[in-house]
Amino acid sequence: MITFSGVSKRFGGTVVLDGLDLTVAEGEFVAVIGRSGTGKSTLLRIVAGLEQPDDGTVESPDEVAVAFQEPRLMPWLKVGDNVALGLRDQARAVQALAEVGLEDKAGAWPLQLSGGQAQRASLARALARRPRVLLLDEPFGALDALTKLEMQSLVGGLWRDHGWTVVMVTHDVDEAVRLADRVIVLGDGSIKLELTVPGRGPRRPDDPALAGLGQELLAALGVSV
Ligand SMILES: Nc1ncnc2c1ncn2[C@@H]1O[C@H](COP(=O)(O)OP(=O)(O)OP(=O)(O)O)[C@@H](O)[C@H]1O
Repeated sequence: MITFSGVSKRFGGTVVLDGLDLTVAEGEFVAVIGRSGTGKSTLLRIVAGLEQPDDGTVESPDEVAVAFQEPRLMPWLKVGDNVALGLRDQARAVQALAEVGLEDKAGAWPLQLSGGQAQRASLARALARRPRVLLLDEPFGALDALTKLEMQSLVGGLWRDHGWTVVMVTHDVDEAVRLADRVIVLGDGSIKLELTVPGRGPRRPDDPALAGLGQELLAALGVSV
């Protein structure tokens, strides 16, 4: 579904991606982790067509939707209108709000939503576009721990139902192994480590099989705990 072949990206004198090769299969959920500044968001922006690589080639479908850490809702539009913005078929917005459990908030203003609800609305806006690929850039980074677990279950369940291909950038090792089929650690412009997670997400957060994988990822990130 997504193929990066020898992709390099530089900003000024800084090499952010250095001949990166990556293939994401249709329906696969890939989590990308890495230290700050290792090019995770740049990778997502290239998939979304918001940045062009300096070298190499990228293949990805046109039907890509992105959800960011900040919900980025327009404060002057009601929640339903935010989700429906740019859509010809308004019924899709209603359906998407129902899928994220916000059917009763279509008439609310974004400022009347909690952080978790705003993130749900942002997700609804992405899924109303019926994407084939969903890109998530630290989508739950600003949420409290309990809301975060609920949102992970929601996104994992929607992923299963819709058969999306998902690429999610996260700093949270537990989140990566809970949701993804495969976790990629970025560093020095390329993939430092790639781990396949057994089973299918969303997994139970206390699944004992996940603890060892989390430790391995932390070690690859240079974190000693
Ligand atoms: N448009 C831009 N112009 C100049 N430099 C940029 C631009 N976008 C990113 N960079 C630089 O490229 C590097 C990688 O940025 P990127 O946001 O992809 O990293 P990241 O791994 O997502 O970081 P974080 O985990 O902190 O979000 C950083 O050094 C950043 O300053």
